[in-house]
Amino acid sequence: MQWTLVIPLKPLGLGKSRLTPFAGDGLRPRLALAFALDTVAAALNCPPVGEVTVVTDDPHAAAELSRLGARIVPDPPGSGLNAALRQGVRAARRIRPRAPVAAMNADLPALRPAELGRVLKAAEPFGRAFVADAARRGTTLLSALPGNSLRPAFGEASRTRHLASGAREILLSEVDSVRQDVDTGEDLRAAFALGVGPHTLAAASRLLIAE
Ligand SMILES: Nc1nc2c(ncn2[C@@H]2O[C@H](COP(=O)(O)OP(=O)(O)OP(=O)(O)O)[C@@H](O)[C@H]2O)c(=O)[nH]1
Ligand SMILES: C=C(OP(=O)(O)O)C(=O)O
Repeated sequence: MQWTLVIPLKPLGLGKSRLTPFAGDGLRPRLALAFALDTVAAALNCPPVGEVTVVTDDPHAAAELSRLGARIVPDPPGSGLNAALRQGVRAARRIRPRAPVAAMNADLPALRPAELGRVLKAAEPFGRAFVADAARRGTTLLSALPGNSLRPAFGEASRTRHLASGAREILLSEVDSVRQDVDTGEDLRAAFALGVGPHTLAAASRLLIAE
């Protein structure tokens, strides 16, 4: 199976607000972009991934991510994360109608292509499936095979909603890099312990210099 990944990214100046105690207004957008670049680069290096579509209204991020090889789709006006994902899936399915799709967060700076590949393999038998985040409260990836609507319910404590919606939870061990989203300074430390990608490493060294 060749998957299309749909990755949502908030405008860089607005996202990652929970990193505020850790990184000021100058550095937070750089970190948000670095997370997205490392996430998208790892996804594009994953053999079962045929295409990456990023849904974003941020022109700078759009330029950098399309240079890596991602397709860019704008957010529908004034709609929020789940509507952005539905829009991304519609656009992706127009281009590859027979490809399975997976929505995945843009804040997975330690993402390993091999671990993503194992998750996508595990998702293959199920119409819809998801991976819980490291805290087991949220969701980092939600998949849908052709013929299944994605029905994304991301946001605070989304694991319970995805479970209740009938999506199968993928309970693989040793896919920590797919689960480790970064919302807080503590999450960033945990991602560093797993090993972050080069963009995050470079952006975070600015953080250390700035401190
Ligand atoms: N395109 C798009 N992406 C979004 C939107 N809201 C959140 N995202 C993305 O969805 C993913 C999960 O969001 P969060 O973890 O809540 O990230 P965030 O909103 O940047 O973080 P906080 O400001 O701390 O809530 C991240 O990749 C965000 O960039 C939105 O309205 N549009
Ligand atoms: C977007 C989500 O949560 P967070 O904002 O905690 O990453 C989610 O887990 O669905």
